[in-house]
Amino acid sequence: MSPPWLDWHVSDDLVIEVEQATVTRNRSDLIRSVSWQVELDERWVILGPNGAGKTTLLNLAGARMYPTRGSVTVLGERLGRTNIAELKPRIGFSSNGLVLPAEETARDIVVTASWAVVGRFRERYDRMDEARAMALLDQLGVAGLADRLYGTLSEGERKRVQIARALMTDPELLLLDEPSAGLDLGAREDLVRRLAGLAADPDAPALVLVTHHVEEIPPGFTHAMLMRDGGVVAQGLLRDTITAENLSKTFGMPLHLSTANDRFHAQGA
Ligand SMILES: Nc1ncnc2c1ncn2[C@@H]1O[C@H](COP(=O)(O)OP(=O)(O)OP(=O)(O)O)[C@@H](O)[C@H]1O
Repeated sequence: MSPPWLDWHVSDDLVIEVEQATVTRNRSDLIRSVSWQVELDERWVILGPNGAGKTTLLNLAGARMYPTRGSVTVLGERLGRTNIAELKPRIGFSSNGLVLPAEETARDIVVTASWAVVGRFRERYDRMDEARAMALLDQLGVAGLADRLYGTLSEGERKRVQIARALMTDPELLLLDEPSAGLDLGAREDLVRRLAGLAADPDAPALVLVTHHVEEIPPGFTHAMLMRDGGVVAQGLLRDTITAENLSKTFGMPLHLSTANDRFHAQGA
């Protein structure tokens, strides 16, 4: 039997620990008593219908919001008891809510992340930052657009620049809120392929992806959280969690689920 102090040992690999978290606004609960743990080598998808609480949970994990009740610990730092300004650069965050300057080049959009600023205003960047920004744009398949103004890029190209920006600080955790929203089929498939590449990279940070669609789950993702009405319907290993029964409960209608080539497809039963 292990000594009692071992039971208190928190895994060094634990990057997110949410315990019984509730977020309340205007007397209604956006999420209610949610508990969730993410380890360094895990790749999570959070899935659920509109208003389920997915973005709220992601905002907690991104240290962009505090729980009203319960506790949230990210990268070993308990929210409310830590310096958020020091924690935030350790977390890559990409969401549609992020407004980036249209008149900046794609390269500068990425490189400025290392200074936790939006906009390149008189800061000096060293060559290593520039080289890293270019390597990330290349990894996301948009190196050829480095000198284009962000405002002139297509939606799909912007998404990829946003993800490169989120990776610029070499985060220990990468949070992506609906990166495929608004993309056409080709751009979505390209993004899913690149996220699958990221998921397979042992040096990549822990990943959490929010989406409405099982079709957007990249191969290589390991875990899933299904949410509805601010609560958890199911969570755990992807293959155990993404089932027709769980999805039907989550979306409130009978659904049929199929898989092909490590991808899921759902339709009304
Ligand atoms: N500041 C707020 N005050 C009151 N209600 C809010 C506030 N912010 C969000 N909500 C509500 O909380 C619920 C959860 O919102 P959240 O954005 O987390 O859901 P979501 O699952 O990300 O939804 P979607 O898929 O539509 O983006 C929604 O019903 C939303 O209207």
